[in-house]
Amino acid sequence: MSKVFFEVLQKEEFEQVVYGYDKFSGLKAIIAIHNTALGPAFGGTRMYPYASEDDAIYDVLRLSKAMTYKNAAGGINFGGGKAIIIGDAKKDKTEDLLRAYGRLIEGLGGRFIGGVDIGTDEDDMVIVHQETNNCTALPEAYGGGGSTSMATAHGVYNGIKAAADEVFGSPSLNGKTVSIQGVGHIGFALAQSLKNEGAKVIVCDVDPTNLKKAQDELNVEVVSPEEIYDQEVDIFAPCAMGAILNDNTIPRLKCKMIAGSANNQLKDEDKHSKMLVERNIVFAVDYILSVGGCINNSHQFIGYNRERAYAQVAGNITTNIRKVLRMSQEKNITTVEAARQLAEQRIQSAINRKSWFLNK
Ligand SMILES: NC(=O)c1ccc[n+]([C@@H]2O[C@H](COP(=O)([O-])OP(=O)(O)OC[C@H]3O[C@@H](n4cnc5c(N)ncnc54)[C@H](O)[C@@H]3O)[C@@H](O)[C@H]2O)c1
Repeated sequence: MSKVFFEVLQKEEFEQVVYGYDKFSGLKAIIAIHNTALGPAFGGTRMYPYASEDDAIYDVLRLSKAMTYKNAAGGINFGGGKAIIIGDAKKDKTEDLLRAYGRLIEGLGGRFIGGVDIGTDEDDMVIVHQETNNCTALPEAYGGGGSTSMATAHGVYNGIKAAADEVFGSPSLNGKTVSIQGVGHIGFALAQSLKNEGAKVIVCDVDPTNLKKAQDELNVEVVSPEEIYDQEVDIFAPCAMGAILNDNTIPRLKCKMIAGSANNQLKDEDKHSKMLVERNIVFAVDYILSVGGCINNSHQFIGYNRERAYAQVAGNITTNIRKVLRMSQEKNITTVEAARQLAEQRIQSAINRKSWFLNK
């Protein structure tokens, strides 16, 4: 088992994986640190009742590596990491458990900074913070960046405008038609910004409450979750689940651009990014657009100021999506490959800076 596990760590170049157990609170947590070339590993805390330990370790490794690329491409000085807590957030989350998790982070001496993800929220971080300063996503009243989702939505909207400028020749979304899959925290905020700008918005959701809210408050057009793929639109914004761009859905798409917040939208990065190119559909890479929450949270460590943080969210994402789309054109590579190169260049620059210093 251990030999096999080290092979996995070696192949994907993980630095460290830490298991934490606390008898008193029942905490079972895993923290994976993928890469710290740019700074401390920075990633959310997912609390989920994984069916098996294998499922949990698979998820935390996959997610922590993705954070390395997301933070690097996003232009912040943090590496990639992720934490999972095995358990049902509705039943098993207690103050003792969160504090034990905080002590686990504290024991890593600053190599990992934990934020929120599925199953954890800003209020949980207030409790974690009682044990460690190495946590983020605190409410603004506690010196943190407040709602991670709102910052993410701000970045996605600005990223879509920059991508529209590259693809359609204007950042204006007035008169454009945009379909949104999922009107939860981000999809709703995005729909609101788009409607305010004069776009036509078509939405779907599997949750009737969220759908009704969007319909009542934003006057958007509604289609069924299955019909969302068939809409003739300028932009399709996936803001719900991963792996929704696949062999079955891509041939149905009638959009010119895909730009949304959902993580890992392509089922198979290589194959499905090429399928989109063949259909002249521009893929505005998900993690380039959805890094706003991380950028916003990083401002906690320099003294949080919302105006400055939101300006950096919009600025970095605008610059990076333009870079990715142009690099893809100039080098004749997919946008996914361009985003990967952008992230790897930043990581390599950090490594070069350190070796220059050491070699002096
Ligand atoms: N919240 C953040 O800061 C953040 C950051 C980066 C990426 N993301 C990703 O963005 C996406 C949206 O995040 P969120 O915070 O708005 O989540 P959310 O849970 O608030 O909203 C997701 C919405 O999608 C709906 N949905 C689920 N399955 C669906 C389906 N098959 N068809 C249509 N709708 C469906 C849900 O009912 C819900 O209304 C997620 O993939 C998330 O991982 C979020």
